Amino acid sequence: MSPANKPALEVPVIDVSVLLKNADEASPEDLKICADELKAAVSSIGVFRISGHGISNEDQTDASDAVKSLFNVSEAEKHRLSVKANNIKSAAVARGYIGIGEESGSHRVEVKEGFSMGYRWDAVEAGFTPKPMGTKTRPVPETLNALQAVNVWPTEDHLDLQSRISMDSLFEHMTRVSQALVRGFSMAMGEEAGYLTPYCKGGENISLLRLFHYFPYSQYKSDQSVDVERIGSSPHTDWGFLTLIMEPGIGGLEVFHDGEWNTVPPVPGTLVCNVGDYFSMLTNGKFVSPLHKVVTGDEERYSIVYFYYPGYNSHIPQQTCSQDQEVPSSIRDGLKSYSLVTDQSANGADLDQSESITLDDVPFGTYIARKWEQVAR
Ligand SMILES: O=C(O)CCC(=O)C(=O)O
Ligand SMILES: [Fe+2]
Repeated sequence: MSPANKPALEVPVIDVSVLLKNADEASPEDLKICADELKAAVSSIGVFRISGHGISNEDQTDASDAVKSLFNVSEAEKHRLSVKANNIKSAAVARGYIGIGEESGSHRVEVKEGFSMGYRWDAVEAGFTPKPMGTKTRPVPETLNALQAVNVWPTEDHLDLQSRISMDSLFEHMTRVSQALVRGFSMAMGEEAGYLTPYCKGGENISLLRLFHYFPYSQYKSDQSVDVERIGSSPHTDWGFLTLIMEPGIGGLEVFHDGEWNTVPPVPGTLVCNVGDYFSMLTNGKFVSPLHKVVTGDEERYSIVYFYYPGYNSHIPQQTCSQDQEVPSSIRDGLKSYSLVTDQSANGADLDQSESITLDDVPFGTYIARKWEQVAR
């Protein structure tokens, strides 16, 4: 899985526990140290590892076990929950099961199955009484926006309740970690710690947790006469704000840096974090949205990926550049390869044919909703 001929990227491990403390308990010096570390990481490779995230080893194990249980349900139950079989056209609101080859960011077949879930609206999950993380009431809005949907789950005959509770708790943990990171990133942008928080209000109820089960490539048999190219996850940049990845200690994630693909060596217990295109664009590319892919070859791999979004209607101001902060042309050129502004539909351009980018005068949710249209296959 980690080809010997590829260099291993030195990904910094950043302890973010200070960001998770109450404001009156966090020392300004420690906050500054953390923000400086975040700034150094996102201004160079755009990816780092998080320790001190507060997700216990036990909760991580429970989540990994739950993912395996979820992909172990019968084919009939997967079909019942299938995004494709249920004719859900927009992957933005897709909740449920995604089969092998049913989603791709390129012309390749991504040899993985997935499951997509989001925010848990209490009112519509009648019968699911346990409240994993607290007592908040979350009535479902009368009108859902283009990124909001109600979760679907295997029945209790197929998936034990504890697995479902573990996934819901993980979603909430990931949200808390992301909200803490937003404070750190605000400082890394040179603003007050609270700068980005109002823009992120409500972001958790459009954010997504996606579970993946990557198969050995040999498991995908093409029915076409010309064989297809296989991959775990196509080269792409993430479109949104920030992404958190919980992955097993077997590697598979690769990041393009300094003109070549690098492996990202596993560090058990940490989460990977990377900056998304939208956030990168706000900073005029000063925060790097890294090009990455998943290469699994002959290995089986599971991962849990949380896409954290700001509020649907947010329009976060793009940072202004003063003369001395002129964005270097190397960064400007890099912006052209954002997945957010390329067409990833089946007949669309691959990453190297992108058009110039602009931050249109549209709110965040509009960007993301139209992107999700392009990856369903
Ligand atoms: O599975 C992983 O480790 C990462 C997947 C990924 O990059 C994505 O879904 O955007
Ligand atoms: Fe990604």
